[in-house]
Amino acid sequence: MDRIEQAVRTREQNVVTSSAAFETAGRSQTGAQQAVSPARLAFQSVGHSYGGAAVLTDVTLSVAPGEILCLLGPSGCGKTTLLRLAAGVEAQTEGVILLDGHEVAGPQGFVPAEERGLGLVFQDYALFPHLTVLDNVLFGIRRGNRPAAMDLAQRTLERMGLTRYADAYPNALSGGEQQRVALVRALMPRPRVLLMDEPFSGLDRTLRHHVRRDALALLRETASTAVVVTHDPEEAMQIGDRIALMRAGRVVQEGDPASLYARPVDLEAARFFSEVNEFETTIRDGCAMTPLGQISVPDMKDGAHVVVVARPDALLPAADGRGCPGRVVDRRFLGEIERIEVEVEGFPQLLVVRRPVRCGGLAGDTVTLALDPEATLVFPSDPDRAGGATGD
Ligand SMILES: Nc1ncnc2c1ncn2[C@@H]1O[C@H](COP(=O)(O)OP(=O)(O)OP(=O)(O)O)[C@@H](O)[C@H]1O
Repeated sequence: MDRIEQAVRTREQNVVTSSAAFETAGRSQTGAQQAVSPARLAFQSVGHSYGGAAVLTDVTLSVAPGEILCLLGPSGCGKTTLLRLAAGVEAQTEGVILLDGHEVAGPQGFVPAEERGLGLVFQDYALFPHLTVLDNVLFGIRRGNRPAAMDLAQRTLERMGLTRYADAYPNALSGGEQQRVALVRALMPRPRVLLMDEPFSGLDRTLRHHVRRDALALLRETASTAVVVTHDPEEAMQIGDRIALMRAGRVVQEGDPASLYARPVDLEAARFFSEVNEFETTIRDGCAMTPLGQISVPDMKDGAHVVVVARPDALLPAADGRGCPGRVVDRRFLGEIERIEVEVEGFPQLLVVRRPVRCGGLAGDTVTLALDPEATLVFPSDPDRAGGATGD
């Protein structure tokens, strides 16, 4: 199973296994606090500068009620800044931000953070150290029926496997447990939109997986609108209904995880989503030639310089005398898959192949590889000279 398929399956499982626990808890909240419907959040031509230096340019994005949008991109591309603008922590220098169609920041005025009805979750949990877990969770609910709020808090803690910590202080909890508490606390007042900044990045790999799965289930059960900042493409693919890929202050591509992975807008986007094999070549007779075979690109002009991009799972054992022989220089067992580095004569870079271990076909020190044309992308070498990627 390749990374995207794995990511999509995990997302589906999380939706399917979402229990009705929070809904049940939610029904008992009558009087605990006002139930607020998840909102639509929209950015229209938003720009932001610090001291005259632009960090966001012309960002237009929206998140539908109940949708989870991941802001994905490398460090410094402006993800946190966009989240801070949505939160109302600061005001953008250009454009408009709307909640359910009402301007909360823009030429018409500025609604302060505390009046936007948003929830926030950060990487560092930010729990109150002097309050118990239960009191931390109840903190955001200032008004209403205390017994009903208590009931909802206890049910939600139970839902997240935290019941035994209700009377403990945060310093007695592990990082993963603290992050679960932070999520419960943020969701208790039923925020109109939940904003999460790298919420899982402080956790180790296994813990991250579990907390992410539980967090996603809780977001689904509460039908929350959420914006999640991450620099990890795999994480974005697992949790996002949609992903906005950012670079240097701009959104360069947005869409559902499968289409972003399958049809990256440019070479840099392809590289961002996974390790890739790249072959620089020139179009001849509508084909891009590589050491592993030719790829038909009828929409590109002869003589155009291109880069053929093959993800590690697009290199396959060749059949029927096709393909190109290579020497295995490294082979790593990674659980369900293996990663193989192959040297091909006359080609300067090592090729990287990832294959499900049980598929076989590439045993031994010498292998013969071919390209899967369906999973191969072709980009102009110089993006100013021609159009975008093509799938075959
Ligand atoms: N208060 C500030 N004053 C000046 N520059 C800032 C300020 N906050 C952020 N920046 C700059 O704005 C740019 C975007 O920062 P931002 O934190 O939004 O990026 P990011 O994509 O969230 O990065 P990371 O993943 O590393 O957190 C960076 O170049 C950063 O140095």
